[in-house]
Amino acid sequence: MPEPAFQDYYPENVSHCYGCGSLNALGLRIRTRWEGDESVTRFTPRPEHTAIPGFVYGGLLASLVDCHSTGTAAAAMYRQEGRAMDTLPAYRFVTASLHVDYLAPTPLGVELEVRGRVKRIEGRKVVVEATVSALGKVTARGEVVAAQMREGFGQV
Ligand SMILES: CCCCCCCC/C=C\CCCCCCCC(=O)SCCNC(=O)CCNC(=O)[C@H](O)C(C)(C)COP(=O)(O)OP(=O)(O)OC[C@H]1O[C@@H](n2cnc3c(N)ncnc32)[C@H](O)[C@@H]1OP(=O)(O)O
Repeated sequence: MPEPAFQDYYPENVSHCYGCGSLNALGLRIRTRWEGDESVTRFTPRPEHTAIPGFVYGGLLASLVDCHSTGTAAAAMYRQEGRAMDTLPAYRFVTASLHVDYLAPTPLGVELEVRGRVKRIEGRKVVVEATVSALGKVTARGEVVAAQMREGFGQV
């Protein structure tokens, strides 16, 4: 049995996200785990994730960075408190800010590796840096500000 991923601990009511929700049949359903102090997601883009033939669409890379980083933010808070991710109170993070630099074209048809590192934790905010690599070369770099969800998130 592979080690559980961060997303395995998301409650069902927050498991519909296009990038990371295990219940979203048409989504990316990414899976993220710690490898030492870094978080790692591996994902192989599909033909529909094409930008120009042979290369990955940048929006897909942004989605990977986004959900990889919000998951890393939640996991980092549990880790800081020395708590398992299935313990209460639950930490849930949404994206406050998403920045991506595209450094080189990303080839389609190979597995991508997203690696994240927590830059800082400040109150209700976690800043995560992430890189996307293909064939051992970093092709995109991102930074996400993840904010802890408040009670009643989404009510207007
Ligand atoms: C039992 C087991 C449990 C397991 C655990 C499960 C955990 C995981 C659970 C579930 C995950 C599934 C979901 C994944 C989601 C994937 C990613 C998305 O697509 S999310 C959708 C897109 N994002 C939005 O729609 C947000 C819309 N914006 C907002 O709702 C608010 O603006 C929000 C929440 C981001 C912040 O609002 P405020 O009222 O809560 O808080 P304020 O005080 O304004 O901000 C908090 C801190 O963040 C900074 N901040 C806010 N916006 C920022 C920005 N744009 N850039 C930089 N910093 C920003 C602020 O300056 C503040 O920092 P200072 O405390 O002052 O240091």
